[in-house]
Amino acid sequence: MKADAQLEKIFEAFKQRTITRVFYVACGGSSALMYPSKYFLDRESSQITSEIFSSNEFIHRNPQSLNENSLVILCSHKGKTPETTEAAKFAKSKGALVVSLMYVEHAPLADESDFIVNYSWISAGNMEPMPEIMNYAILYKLAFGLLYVKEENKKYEKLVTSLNSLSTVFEKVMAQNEDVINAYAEQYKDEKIMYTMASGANYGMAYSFAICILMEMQWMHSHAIHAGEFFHGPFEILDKDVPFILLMGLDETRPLEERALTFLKQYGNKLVVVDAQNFDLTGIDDEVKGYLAPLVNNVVLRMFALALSKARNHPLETRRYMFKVPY
Ligand SMILES: O=P(O)(O)OC[C@H]1O[C@](O)(CO)[C@@H](O)[C@@H]1O
Repeated sequence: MKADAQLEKIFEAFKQRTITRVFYVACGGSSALMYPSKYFLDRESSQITSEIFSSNEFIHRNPQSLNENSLVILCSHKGKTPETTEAAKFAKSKGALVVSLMYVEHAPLADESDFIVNYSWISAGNMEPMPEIMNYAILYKLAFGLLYVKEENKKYEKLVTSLNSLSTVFEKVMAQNEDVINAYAEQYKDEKIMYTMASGANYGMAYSFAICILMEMQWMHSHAIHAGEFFHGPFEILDKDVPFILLMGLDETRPLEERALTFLKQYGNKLVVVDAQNFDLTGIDDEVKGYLAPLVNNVVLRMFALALSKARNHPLETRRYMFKVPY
């Protein structure tokens, strides 16, 4: 498979360099997909730290720790988002190792990168035919591969085997949730606002659903709330008529999501809970379940996105500003 061959070359480059810090740099949905990988590095690495930056801020903030011992991982569907291409150029000028993900073969971002990986991609709402080579899977392979090379972390093989089981897991999750998701779409189609909430490895998916699906693709008001932060301001907005989507994962931060669930049930009423614990995850190794749970929860979110768009008669492709006006 092409992506795997590209990854092998990158792992060789990891061996040749000292890497002390990983910078994840992207915009919007591509950025959101990097959160689970940062969660993995935070949990598992004793020597390598990681940060997530929105592309433009990365350049303007100009982190002083960005240098030849840095690995900068960027992602952009068509490799054409100007801020991300500029960020790659900036990272190279600082001597960092620059690895970029995109689903096209040639792109401006590729020209500014040391290595690229081509992922498989399908638009929101469609079944992902090869999840093991989607952008989120490649991001995980890079993070797990880095720790395999640098710290002899043994989870890489478990990750690869588990990713290869994902399409079967996804099919079962879709069959299990179809009816309930369609019912939720009918129930929530006239809402003006929907909040999303999660913690740990799942937070990126809540963020992506809020900004890319609800705001960008449905023009609904939304905000992604961290389950730990919920009790430090946002919970004052909760009432029986305020809709929340809560993602519940299998990682170490699940107690934060459980605490939020208890409160949401007590004072709220309009609640959609997507809980990885309810799904058949056969084929996913126990040691990586917490890391892969966000990907499974995301399948349910994508089903909800499509059902909602149909119920609201607002196709997911509709835009008024993005790629249409100067910005
Ligand atoms: O750089 P990318 O990944 O091509 O992103 C382009 C756009 O796609 C989205 O990720 C989703 O539409 C936006 O958030 C972003 O502006």
